[in-house]
Amino acid sequence: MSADAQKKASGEAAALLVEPGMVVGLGTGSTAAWFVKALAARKLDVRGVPTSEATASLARELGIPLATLDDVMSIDLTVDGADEIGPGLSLIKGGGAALLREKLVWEASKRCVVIADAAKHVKVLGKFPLPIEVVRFGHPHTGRRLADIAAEFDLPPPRLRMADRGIVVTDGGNVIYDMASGAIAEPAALAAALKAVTGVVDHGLFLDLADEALIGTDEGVVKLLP
Ligand SMILES: O=C(CO)[C@H](O)[C@H](O)COP(=O)(O)O
Repeated sequence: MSADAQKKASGEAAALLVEPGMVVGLGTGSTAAWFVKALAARKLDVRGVPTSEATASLARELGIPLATLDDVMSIDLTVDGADEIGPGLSLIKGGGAALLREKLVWEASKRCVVIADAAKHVKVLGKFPLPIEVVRFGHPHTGRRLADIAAEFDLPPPRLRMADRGIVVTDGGNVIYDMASGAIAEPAALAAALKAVTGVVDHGLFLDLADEALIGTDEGVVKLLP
């Protein structure tokens, strides 16, 4: 089964968790897009809180009524993809540059379900470079502070994320530095060190946030708990 078919299966399985009347956090990325499509197909009376402009426009196109995070007191269920799923459902997210809105929506949610293809499930986090969202003002200085932190963790300096048209700018107007590592030995310590840097808005380590993972595999969708 292709990775895309596994993503689709996990998205469709997650859509079955949604009940009428729920406020649902809508993740970002290709796997989350399968969830949004499957949710729209169920035609339930729900409201979606999108984690990016891209997801908002997909949900709008498919007729899912939307709310912003400001409009709701809490979110019943959020379903979102990940770049890596490690031990205890620790995650790396932010490959799609949406980590800040994603984390805000996740933290406002009663239940968070991560969906992915089988290749995302890893023994140790870090093969996928860790995205760090940084305020644009003075970001080269913040980038140097991040390089100092990387050195403390024996990691190479993070790199500013670029696209064909120049620097990648997030929906919140910030930039992204990607910290390649190979393996993150102490995710909690790294998370705390990154958060302490002025100019860092947040990072893609989602620790103790996922309640459940639904992973598409060749043998079907497998449910994992932390
Ligand atoms: O964190 C994310 C966006 O910021 C995505 O969930 C992550 O990049 C996974 O994307 P995909 O489902 O396309 O593999």
